[in-house]
Amino acid sequence: MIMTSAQVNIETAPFLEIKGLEKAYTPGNLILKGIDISIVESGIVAIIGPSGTGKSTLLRCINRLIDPTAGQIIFDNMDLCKARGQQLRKLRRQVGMVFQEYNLVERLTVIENVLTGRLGYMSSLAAWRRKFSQQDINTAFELLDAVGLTEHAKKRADSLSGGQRQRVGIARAVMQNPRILLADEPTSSLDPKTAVEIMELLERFAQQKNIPALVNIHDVSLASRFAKRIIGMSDGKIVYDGSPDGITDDHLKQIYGGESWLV
Ligand SMILES: Nc1ncnc2c1ncn2[C@@H]1O[C@H](COP(=O)(O)OP(=O)(O)OP(=O)(O)O)[C@@H](O)[C@H]1O
Repeated sequence: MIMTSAQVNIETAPFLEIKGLEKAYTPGNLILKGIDISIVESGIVAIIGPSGTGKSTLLRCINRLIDPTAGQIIFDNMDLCKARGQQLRKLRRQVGMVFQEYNLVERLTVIENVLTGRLGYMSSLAAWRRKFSQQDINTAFELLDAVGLTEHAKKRADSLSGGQRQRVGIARAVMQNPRILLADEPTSSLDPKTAVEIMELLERFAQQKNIPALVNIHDVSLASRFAKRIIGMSDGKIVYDGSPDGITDDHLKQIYGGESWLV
């Protein structure tokens, strides 16, 4: 049962509409058990829930790193679940992904990592030769400046700290000029101060670009601080969908189970 519903302005076409989404990695063992989400707002939407409840699976279905078992994911007027080949490539380049462990190419420089965000827009040959346009190079430097890493542009990615790497990961995702950002536990490997800075950065880009950012996050207080909307998942289903202010201890008990951890 969904305990609260986010207000949806039906006159605004959703950025993303997920209907009846199911995912089973092995036949008969549903991990996602019928997910319905309509994202009409820009800014951060936080997805919370216990380990193993399917949060990463949900994001991986949206960017089609994995194939959903059933349901629809309507994005840019197309069903991502049905997209194949060139069509899928076009849709995926509009979905910027930020990973917990950054997923940078460690041996490449910081600026080269940011530029890889453009690969989906280039011909295979140009991508293979890493032949980026001057405009892309300018944009990459602007983004590096925006994330505060200009002086690190020519350093190898593996020489950066975790927080700096995540900034590169975000700049790379924004380099795609995405219509939505997905972030899978982007702060879990970071200290609390750096985690806040990363959330600030995601929020800033989401607002500037007027796009939503779906963020899987374990830290409920961080989620409440930055998200306009919180989606609480439990056992592969949505059990809360509403404003951070509306979350009560009862909701948290329903999402995470038990109560001994609540202080
Ligand atoms: N590739 C896979 N093959 C089989 N089962 C998988 C695969 N990936 C995830 N699972 C299972 O799906 C369930 C949901 O995993 P998922 O990573 O989506 O959860 P999560 O809510 O993101 O957890 P966490 O917060 O710990 O990252 C888990 O039981 C997990 O073992």
